[in-house]
Amino acid sequence: MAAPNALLVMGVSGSGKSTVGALLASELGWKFYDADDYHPEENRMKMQKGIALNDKDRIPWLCKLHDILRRDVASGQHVVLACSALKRVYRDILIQGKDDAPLKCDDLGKEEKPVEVKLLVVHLTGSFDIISGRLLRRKDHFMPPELLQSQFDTLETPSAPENFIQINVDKNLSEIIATIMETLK
Ligand SMILES: Nc1ncnc2c1ncn2[C@@H]1O[C@H](COP(=O)(O)OP(=O)(O)O)[C@@H](O)[C@H]1O
Ligand SMILES: O=C(O)[C@H](O)[C@@H](O)[C@H](O)[C@H](O)COP(=O)(O)O
Repeated sequence: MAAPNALLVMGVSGSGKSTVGALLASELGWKFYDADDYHPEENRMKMQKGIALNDKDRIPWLCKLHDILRRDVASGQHVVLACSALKRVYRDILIQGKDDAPLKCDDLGKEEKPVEVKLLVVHLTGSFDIISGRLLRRKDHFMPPELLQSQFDTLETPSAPENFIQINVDKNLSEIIATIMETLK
C-alpha cells in the first residue's frame, strides 16, 4: 500500500488508544481525533449504565468518523484516529463509509477527484489482566471496567488483507511509539 494518510489506533477499552494516539499525532505533526468525543449522548449513557453498544449504536458514529477522515484527507491533512473499531466491518466503514441506505456517510457532496483513506491500522493488543488492571486504575472516565469482557468478545483481530500492525501493550509508551514510527519509515 502507498504511504498511509491516516492511522487508526484501535483496541479494546483501556488498551491505550487515546494515550498512544495523542502521542503519535504529536510526534508526527498529524491531526488527532479521539472517537470517544464523537459518541452521541445515548451511546455514552448506555455504556455508563454498563450496557455494551451494538452495531446499530456504532454504525452512525463510525460513519461520522469516516466523513471526518475523508474530509481531512481530501484537504491534504494527515490524521491519527483513536477508535475501538473492534470489528472488521467497522474498520471497513472507517475506510470506505457505508453506502447503503438508510445510513449515509456522504454528507459532503461530490468531490472533484476520488478521495482514498489509506489507513494503517495499529492494533494495541494485550491480556485481559493487564488491560483490566489499567482500567481499574483509570479515573474520571465514563466507561465501566465491567464492560471489558464484552469488548474482548466483540473484538475481531485485524487480518490480511487489512494493512495493520499489532503491538503488545505490555511495552512502555516510548517503545510503542518507536515501533509505529519505524513502520512508517
Ligand atoms: N503502554 C502503556 N503502559 C502503561 N500504561 C499505559 C500504557 N498505555 C496506556 N496506559 C494507561 O492505561 C490507561 C488506559 O489508557 P487509555 O489511553 O485511556 O486507553 P483507551 O483509550 O484504549 O481506553 C490510562 O490510564 C493510560 O495512562
Ligand atoms: O465501540 C465501543 O464499544 C466503544 O467505542 C468502546 O469500545 C470504547 O472503548 C468506549 O468508547 C470507551 O472508551 P475507551 O476506549 O477510551 O475506554
